[in-house]
Amino acid sequence: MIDIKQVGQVFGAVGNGGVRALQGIDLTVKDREIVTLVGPSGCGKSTLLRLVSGLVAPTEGSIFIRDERVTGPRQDTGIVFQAPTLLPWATIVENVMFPSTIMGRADEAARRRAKDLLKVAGIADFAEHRPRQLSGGMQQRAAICRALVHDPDILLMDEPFGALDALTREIMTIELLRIWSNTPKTILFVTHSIPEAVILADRVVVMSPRPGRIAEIIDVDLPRPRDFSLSGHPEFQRCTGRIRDLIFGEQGARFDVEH
Ligand SMILES: Nc1ncnc2c1ncn2[C@@H]1O[C@H](COP(=O)(O)OP(=O)(O)OP(=O)(O)O)[C@@H](O)[C@H]1O
Repeated sequence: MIDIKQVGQVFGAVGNGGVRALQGIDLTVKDREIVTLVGPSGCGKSTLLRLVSGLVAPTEGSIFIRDERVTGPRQDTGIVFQAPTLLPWATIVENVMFPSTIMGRADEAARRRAKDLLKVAGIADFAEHRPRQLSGGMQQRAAICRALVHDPDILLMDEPFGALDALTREIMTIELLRIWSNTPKTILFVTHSIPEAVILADRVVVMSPRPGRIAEIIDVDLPRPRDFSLSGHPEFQRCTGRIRDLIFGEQGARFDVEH
């Protein structure tokens, strides 16, 4: 579904205050696969996601979705950022419909789909509320509904649960897996949390910094459906242990990756 070929990204002029954020990234994500990206702060996870979204063009290499070169944002891709970034003056259902609105398809079918998604996300009772009337977790659920409203085949998620408290974060992770099992999508998911990366993923891509490269790709052989009770499972411990070795072994003592 997604083919990342020899992608590199340089911001500014190297050697003249510029930054090489990524180098030689090769990654293929299969249809309906969940791939998570972990690595120390600054290793280029968000940059890679933005390149796949088409919001930024790579300075080296190419990215293909369904064999078409990515040259800008695509209708078959939905994006969720760390902050919900909802329009404060619009109602929740209007916010969820926003992608359909900008695509000129804000019809009754889009409204119905938005309301159905709000139901799945457990916030249907808040459809006519403004964002400020919802908690952070509820706003983020609305942002996820917004990314799903045009039924994209690919979901790109940049630390979508990073600003939530630990309990809500676990609930949202399991919620995402439930949505995915109902309507499977190809998901590329950036996180700082090693347990979250493992519980979600078919494969975890561990990145190393300066410049950002793929250190290792770990296959997660855990049964689905999953929840955090699997954290005692030997496979879960093998995967989290290997990721910690890769990140902390190479990095010494500086990390903002959650154990
Ligand atoms: N628009 C930009 N202009 C200049 N440098 C940038 C830009 N975006 C990112 N960078 C640099 O590229 C590197 C990778 O940044 P990026 O945000 O992708 O890392 P990250 O792994 O997502 O970090 P974090 O985990 O802290 O969010 C960093 O050194 C950052 O300063």
